[in-house]
Amino acid sequence: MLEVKNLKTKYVTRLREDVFAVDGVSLKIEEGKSLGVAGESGCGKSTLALSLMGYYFAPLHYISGDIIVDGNNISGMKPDDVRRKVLGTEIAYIPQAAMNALNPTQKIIRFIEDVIHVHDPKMSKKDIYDLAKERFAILGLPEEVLQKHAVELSGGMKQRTVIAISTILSPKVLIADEPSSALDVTSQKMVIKMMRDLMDKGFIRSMIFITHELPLLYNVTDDIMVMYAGQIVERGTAKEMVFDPLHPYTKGLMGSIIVPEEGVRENKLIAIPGTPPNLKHPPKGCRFADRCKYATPTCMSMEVPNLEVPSKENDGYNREYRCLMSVRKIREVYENE
Ligand SMILES: Nc1ncnc2c1ncn2[C@@H]1O[C@H](COP(=O)(O)OP(=O)(O)OP(=O)(O)O)[C@@H](O)[C@H]1O
Repeated sequence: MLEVKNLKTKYVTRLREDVFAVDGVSLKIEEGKSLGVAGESGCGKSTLALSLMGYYFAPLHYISGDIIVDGNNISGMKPDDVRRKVLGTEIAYIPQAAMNALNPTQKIIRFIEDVIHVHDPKMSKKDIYDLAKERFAILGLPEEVLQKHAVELSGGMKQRTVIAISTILSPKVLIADEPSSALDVTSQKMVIKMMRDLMDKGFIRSMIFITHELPLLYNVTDDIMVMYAGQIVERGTAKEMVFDPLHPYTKGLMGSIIVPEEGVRENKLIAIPGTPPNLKHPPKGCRFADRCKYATPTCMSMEVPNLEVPSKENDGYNREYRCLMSVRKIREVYENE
């Protein structure tokens, strides 16, 4: 459904400095599958989400790589073509804090009309209303919401409404950036349930869920990918990533959350010392080396490739990790801690 090959994008600052925020990311999501993306603030998650849409405007710039949605390569398309032919139908994107960006003086149904009219300017208001009413009913949202203004909705309802608006055209891929953060626990659960419903009912065909909290993704997405300093450092099934992480950074992330998800509550809170590298001048060797207690001098100097190893949990599936230690060595050092 979505395949990304060696995607590189950067910001160019006002002082003309390059910030390499997405630096050689490759990933694949099959139809009907979901991928969680986790990592600390500043590791490039939001930039990856923006870059995946193929919609670039300053200061973000495309450098190289391919983004293939359902067989069509959208990288290199003109922004106007991306807006008309990709956004909303091929890929829908829900940015961070999207619910706060809704114009408070506009009725919800007007937003839906705007989204639909970009792709189908002739669709009548009555047909749009009927489509929205049916979709809202299936997703458990009250019909009255369509006639309300954003300002009249609670935070949780506003976020679910934003998700319903963004997916009204049944996109192939939904990318949601921190869709449940800033909400209370009950609203978080409703948002997560709604995203699962969208998949189960076929309104979206694959999903990318971005969060800084890795354990939140357990039970939510099929696979999890961890980013660090603009690169993927590990990818595996949700279960493997949470209970059998390979990369020392993934392991650190598992211990660094304040309120672990149910089922992974036994984690102790351990901060990862140090800070990520400056993405204007990323280090040559392993980008995590100066924060990694297992690092050797080779880690500092040698570029680390992404390695594939067979998954223990899933036959025929390969998990990936970016570390110079072998899987056997990793398990050995973790067991001896
Ligand atoms: N407009 C910008 N101009 C220059 N650099 C930027 C810009 N936006 C982000 N960056 C830099 O790009 C890198 C990646 O940022 P990004 O926002 O993608 O990270 P993130 O993982 O999504 O963080 P968060 O969880 O806080 O949203 C960081 O080093 C950040 O400082």
